[in-house]
Amino acid sequence: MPKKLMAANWKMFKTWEEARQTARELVVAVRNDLPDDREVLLCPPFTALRGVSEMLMQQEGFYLGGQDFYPAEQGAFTGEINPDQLLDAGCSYALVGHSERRHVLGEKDDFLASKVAFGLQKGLKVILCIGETLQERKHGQVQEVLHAQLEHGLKHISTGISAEHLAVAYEPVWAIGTGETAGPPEIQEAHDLVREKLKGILKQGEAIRILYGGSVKPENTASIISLDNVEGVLVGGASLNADKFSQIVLA
Ligand SMILES: O=C[C@H](O)COP(=O)(O)O
Repeated sequence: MPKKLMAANWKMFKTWEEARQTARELVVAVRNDLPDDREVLLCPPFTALRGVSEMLMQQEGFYLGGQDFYPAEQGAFTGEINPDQLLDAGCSYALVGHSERRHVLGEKDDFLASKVAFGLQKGLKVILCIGETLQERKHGQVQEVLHAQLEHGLKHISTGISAEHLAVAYEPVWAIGTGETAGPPEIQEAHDLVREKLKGILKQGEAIRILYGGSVKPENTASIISLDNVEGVLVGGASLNADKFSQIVLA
């Protein structure tokens, strides 16, 4: 059984010192009680990666991730960061295709597919984020959207990729930062769809971790994490507070 991945995405929140403080509090709150079958991932803003990395050093079960990267070795890409720079800052993971990258920054499937392939090639573990909008859900397009995002996002990678290098985060766009959580039946249905598609695309599709994200809170984590085909959570708002996120990690 893969370990459950309890991931925090701090988005564009926290200064260097605030991020270090939250990471420090979290480690203290969780380290003695972290079950063997769980891992913690923190994705702070780029400016805080190195500082948070120092807080996580030698803490078993804690990992650092980038929220994004540009799929090139180096070059004239003002404002961007590459996988080697993330690795250099202590990251082992990176998010790709978060809904805010897709819907606010306008990133398209082809570009995201390049990121997935390039990040993996450079040695990062990649978490590909997918999810339907409210309008797509209302039009009965959940399966179509999720399958298309997986097909496009994974089209450049080897079908024989080993399961620990890739994870998928299902994040219904309508549940992100809204307080609206998808209910267990909706989460179950979507995760089952994702699992079936992954099994069709990848040899180890059965073993790829699928995380749920969208208004995860201490009160709803246990019911979400216990569902079939849910191997972790990706938490935004509630992960900014060490006390709340430690309750989520240990739920
Ligand atoms: O990456 C995290 C997701 O966007 C969920 O954010 P949220 O927990 O604030 O809804």
